[in-house]
Parts: sequence; structure tokens; C-alpha cells
Amino acid sequence: MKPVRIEVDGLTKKLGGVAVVNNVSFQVDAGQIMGLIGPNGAGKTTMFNLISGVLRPDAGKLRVNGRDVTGLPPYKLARHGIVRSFQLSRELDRMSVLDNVLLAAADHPGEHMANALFRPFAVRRAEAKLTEKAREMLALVALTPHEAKPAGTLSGGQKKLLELARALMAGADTILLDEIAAGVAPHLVEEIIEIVQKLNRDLGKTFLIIEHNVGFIRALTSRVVVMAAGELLAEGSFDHVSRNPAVIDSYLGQAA
Ligand SMILES: Nc1ncnc2c1ncn2[C@@H]1O[C@H](COP(=O)(O)OP(=O)(O)OP(=O)(O)O)[C@@H](O)[C@H]1O
Repeated sequence: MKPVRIEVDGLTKKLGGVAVVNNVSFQVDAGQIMGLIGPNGAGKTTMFNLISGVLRPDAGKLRVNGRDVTGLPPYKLARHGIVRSFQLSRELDRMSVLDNVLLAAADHPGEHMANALFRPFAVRRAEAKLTEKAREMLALVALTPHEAKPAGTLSGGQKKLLELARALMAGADTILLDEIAAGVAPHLVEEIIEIVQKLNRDLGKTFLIIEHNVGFIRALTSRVVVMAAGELLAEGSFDHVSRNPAVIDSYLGQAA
């Protein structure tokens, strides 16, 4: 049995007086690629916000590698290896692809003024190491040829790959991907699938993926959790849950 990476235990979150996540429990095993699916408004994004520390739950526990991390903010959860990939902000569009990855480093020595003033050589050495690491991350997502370009000039799909490189640079063991295939050209969706599979297979990265693209979920995930109206509706392989009448009614029926 693989160790449990993330344990969602009875998480509940009320927004505007309504329980948009209501007593939901599931586990993500280490090394798994798991999908989180369901109709619009099911509570998937809210669940991601709870797991990544953007929101604090009203009830329930979140455990990572068996440790209670309920209520910790995102930067502390990142130290436990949980990183949510974020859309690149507009302000970073003019910075190079490489600098965008560098900025995601969990600990950037150049930011410590005392270090920069009194230990410039140590800082430079540390920065050279970080740059080397950032280049490794770019190679993992096949963006090496684009490292000097302003991030804003990348295609939609390439920006998603850059988000992935930034999550890796931040020290992610487990990456939460929110609709990474949305609006991406089909050939790049294929490439994203291959890269996620490679990161999982070769580096043991764990993934939790929200995605409306059924083909993407079917190709990538070994298990899915289905949410509807804030509750957990079903859990299992995609093929298994896609035969569940309640899932067909609330979700897959919509797409058909
Ligand atoms: N800040 C908020 N205040 C009040 N209600 C909110 C807030 N944020 C989200 N909601 C509501 O919570 C419910 C769940 O929203 P959420 O975004 O988590 O769903 P989702 O499954 O991610 O949907 P989608 O697939 O459309 O992104 C929705 O009904 C939404 O309107």
C-alpha cells in the first residue's frame, strides 16, 4: 500500500452562509494522479483553496503525510510539499520565462539584504545554483528554448507549462492543477499529459487535478473524486464512476 499524501477528513467550508464544501473526506496516495471532477459550482475550487491553505475550513481536518496541517497558510503548506499552480500574473508578463521560474523559488537568498551586502560572493554562488535549478525545471517542462522570452509572449499552453515549472521550483511534491487543459490547443494538451505522466513516473510527483476535459481526466488519472453541490458523490476509477447513475445525472449528462 502506498502511503497517504493528503487526507481530507470531513472538511466543511461555508461561504455566504452556504456550505459550499460539506463534510467531504477522501485521500490522495503518494505518487497518485487523482482527478477532482463535478459540475459547475460543485465546490471543487473551494476544495483546492482548502487543501492549498488559501481558505481555512470551518470544520474538519487536513493532513499531509499524516501530520495535521489544518489552517496553515499556503507558504507553510509549500514546505510540506503541497503547491497549487497559479495563473501567471500580468505583472510578470514582461519578465523572462527563466526569471519567472526563479521568482517561484521557496527561498531566494538575494532577497535577504544583509546577505547581499556582506556576503555577495555567497549570494552569487547561491543564485548561480538557483539559476541552474530553474533551468532544470524548464527542461522538465520542455520550455528550455523559450527561457529568454518574455513570459507574456508564450502561447496559452506554454504558459500552463511555465506554471508547472514554477510549482516544481517552489518545491512541490504534490501539485494541484486547476483546469490546466482549458483553452489549450489539442497538441499542447497531449504534451501536458505526457509531461505530467513523466513527472509522476520519473520523479514520483503526486497530482490532484480539477479538469472539465473528460479526455484529459481519462488519460491521466488512476482515480477520481466526484463532487456535486458541495458533497462527495462518488469515488473510483473514471470508468467506474462514469457508470454511476448519480454521476451521469449530475455531471456527465450535462456534457452529453
Ligand atoms: N466567496 C464566495 N461567497 C459566496 N459563495 C461563493 C464564494 N465562492 C464560491 N461560492 C459559491 O460556492 C459554490 C462552489 O463554488 P466553486 O467555485 O468551489 O465550484 P467549482 O466546482 O469549482 O465550480 P466551477 O467548475 O464552475 O469552477 C458555488 O455555488 C459558488 O457560487
